[in-house]
Amino acid sequence: MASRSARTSPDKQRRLDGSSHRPLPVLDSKSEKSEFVTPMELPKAVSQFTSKQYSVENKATMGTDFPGSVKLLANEVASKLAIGDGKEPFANVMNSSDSGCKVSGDNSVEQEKKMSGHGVSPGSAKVSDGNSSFAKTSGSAKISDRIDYVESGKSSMCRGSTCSDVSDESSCSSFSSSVNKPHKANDLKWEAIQAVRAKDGVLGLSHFRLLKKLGCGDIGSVYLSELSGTKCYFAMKVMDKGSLASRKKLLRAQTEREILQSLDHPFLPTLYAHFDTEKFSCLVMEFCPGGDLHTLRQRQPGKHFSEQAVKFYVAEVLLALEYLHMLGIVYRDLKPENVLVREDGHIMLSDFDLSLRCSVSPTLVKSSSLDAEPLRKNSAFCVQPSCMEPTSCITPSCVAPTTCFGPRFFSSKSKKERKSKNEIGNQISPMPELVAEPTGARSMSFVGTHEYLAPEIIKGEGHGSAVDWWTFGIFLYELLFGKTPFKGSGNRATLFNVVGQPLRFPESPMVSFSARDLIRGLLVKEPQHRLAYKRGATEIKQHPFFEGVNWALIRCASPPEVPKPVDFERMIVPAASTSEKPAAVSVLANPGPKNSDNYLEFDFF
Ligand SMILES: Nc1ncnc2c1ncn2[C@@H]1O[C@H](COP(=O)(O)OP(=O)(O)OP(=O)(O)O)[C@@H](O)[C@H]1O
Repeated sequence: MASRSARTSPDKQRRLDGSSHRPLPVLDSKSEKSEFVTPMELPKAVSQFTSKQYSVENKATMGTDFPGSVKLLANEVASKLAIGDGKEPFANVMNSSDSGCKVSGDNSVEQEKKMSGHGVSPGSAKVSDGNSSFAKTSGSAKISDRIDYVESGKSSMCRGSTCSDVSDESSCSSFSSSVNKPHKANDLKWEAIQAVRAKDGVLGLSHFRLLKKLGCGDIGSVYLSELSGTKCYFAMKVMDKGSLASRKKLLRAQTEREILQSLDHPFLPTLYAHFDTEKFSCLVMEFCPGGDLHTLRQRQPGKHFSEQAVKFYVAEVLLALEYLHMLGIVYRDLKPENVLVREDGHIMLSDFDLSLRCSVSPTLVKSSSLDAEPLRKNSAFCVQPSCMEPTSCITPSCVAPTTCFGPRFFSSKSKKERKSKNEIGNQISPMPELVAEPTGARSMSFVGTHEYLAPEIIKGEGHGSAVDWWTFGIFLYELLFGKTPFKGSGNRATLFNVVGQPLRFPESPMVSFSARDLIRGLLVKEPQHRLAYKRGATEIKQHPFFEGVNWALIRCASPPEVPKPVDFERMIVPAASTSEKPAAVSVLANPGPKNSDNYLEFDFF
């Protein structure tokens, strides 16, 4: 969600986005603003920061106990990131600026041909984001060198676009229904949208009253909107298609939309509708009145949450990440800014434009206490969701809980053998344990936020779902201590700290042993030794920090804080006092005639 730079926070520049149109700030420890590099130059910029400089700088920040092994690691990083030797780890990224690549299970690279430009229906055509492009994000940027080499031991990445029940732009759209979103079955907002569709055929911008600009991100602006005359309020993300095309961000927008379409989870956003006008692409989502956890944290005494509150927030985030992984989505951008607080105080993870999609092949790890031996090496125990198709893994039907939790088991053992074990187990065998997460996926993208980047991303070694467990550790640390663990004097120092500096905890606030132990398990530099690397979220859920958490009923638990009710009518910005550009003011003051969506001009980016 919003970068820190958009706020008054002193640590404004921690977010870096190689996909923004503004060049990346060079990784300079003295001044984060003075120099800029392109993403292709980024490794060079890092490599220019030699191991010698690194150890000098870190001696200054770390005192005299700078371990030799860290220096060695720094040497290794510097040499790995060196360019011009033919071994530069970002070479693939650099050479593939306008094509997406996918690596299938057999390691064959497939080039995706793409189209870009106006008038291309994102739902019907593949579009190029040109990757490696830059744009301003409110004074800071996020790294996104988006050439996703997705490689799973079992399956290939899917980029298939799907028909959606929320689309108003393609022939497959027809009417919205909650058929594919069982959690929304009784939602009045779904019904209100359906009623408009039933009356007017399609839903468009003219059906909404834009009340207030909530914020703007790299690819669009978000408005609090009312479905006119219904008192149903939404957050509408409005993206200028021309601007997306010229900044090569169409694919990013498409990724976000397709992911949103596929979600149906209490801690993830509901996409109520999306539609395109000639000029704009609009996503109609659930509105979260509680702001984000970054802002909320700043308001806490000592600017950190209590351990109890942290447990609540991170538990919900964990469930959201687990669900995303089960859909084959590696989130990659976890940070407090992207965790919004709903009306009821529960959380909603937002912002999917940096996410990576791959298909999943759920694996049975433990079928019962009697069958407790890890079985992942035995492919006969894999479970394939019924919706797995090579061309489209992001389909709403994938998310039906029955496919996640009621899989068919394929076993190499005979029915007879299995039956006898079940009988011995007295039919009270515990729930089977599955890994349905893309633990084997690999991407070479350079995406994320400095302080949250996993070491394997910085080192360009390729990364998979374990990056989300690293960021989960940083997130947990930040909520507890009010700061991130590896922040350096500048972005470059931060990156080197992430890779080479050991984890340390501040003396205050006092934090329980189990919290620190969980953080230690998550912030292991080598992904293969990191907690959750093998069995995903299950490993984290079982950690003593979460003792007492009722995972199944967490959505019924009392949140630490419930936002004050919003008086929506009072949120309407009077034309005279708004800081919007005149055209946008006129939109707020006068929604204009129906079906005249395209006269609007928004104040973007
Ligand atoms: N569902 C929502 N409810 C309330 N506010 C929202 C919602 N979605 C977004 N916002 C607000 O709008 C701002 C912009 O959100 P958006 O997702 O476009 O951008 P971002 O995450 O900052 O950027 P980027 O797209 O570059 O990752 C957010 O910072 C947040 O304040």
